[in-house]
Amino acid sequence: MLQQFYPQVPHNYTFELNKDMHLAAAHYIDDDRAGDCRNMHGHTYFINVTIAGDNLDELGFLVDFKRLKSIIHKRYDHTLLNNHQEFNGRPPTTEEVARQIGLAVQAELDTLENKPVCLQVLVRETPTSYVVYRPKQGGAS
Ligand SMILES: Nc1nc2c(c(=O)[nH]1)N=C([C@H](O)[C@H](O)COP(=O)(O)OP(=O)(O)OP(=O)(O)O)CN2
Ligand SMILES: [Zn+2]
Repeated sequence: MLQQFYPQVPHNYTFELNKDMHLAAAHYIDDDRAGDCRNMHGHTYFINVTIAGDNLDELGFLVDFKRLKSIIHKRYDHTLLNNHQEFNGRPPTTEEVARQIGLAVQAELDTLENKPVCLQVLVRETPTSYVVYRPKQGGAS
C-alpha cells in the first residue's frame, strides 16, 4: 500500500483515526469538455478517510478499521460509478466520489453510540490528481 503524507485537519477531538484503502472502479464523464475522460475507463482509486471523536466503544475502538473499508468497498469496488443512483445523474468526478464516500461513512458513524465524525476524505484518482473533501460539521453538504 502506498504511504503518503496527508493534509491535516485542525480539530479538538481526543482521537483521530485514519484508514487507507484502494478500490478498482470504472467511470466516464459524459461531456465533450471532458475530452478522453468521456470514454469509459478505469482507475485504482486510493482513498484515505479521517475519523475523529472523544469517546471509544466497548472494544476500545473509535470505529473498526474493517468497518470503514467495508462501507466503501461494498458500495464501489469493481463497479461502474455512473450506475450508482446517489450521483443523481451527475458525473462521478473525483470530487463527487469523495463527497459520496464522506456521506456514506458519516451515515454509518451516526449509528454508533460513541458518535465519531468523518472529518476528511481524500480520493486519489491518478498518480497526479487527488481531491480532499471536508464535510461541514453539523450539516450535510
Ligand atoms: N476537477 C476534476 N478534473 C478532472 C477530473 C475530475 O474528476 N475532477 N477527472 C478527469 C479524468 O477523469 C481523469 O481520470 C483524470 O485526469 P488527469 O489527472 O488529467 O489524468 P492524467 O493521468 O492524464 O494526468 P497527467 O498528470 O497529465 O499524467 C480529468 N479532470
Ligand atoms: Zn477517470
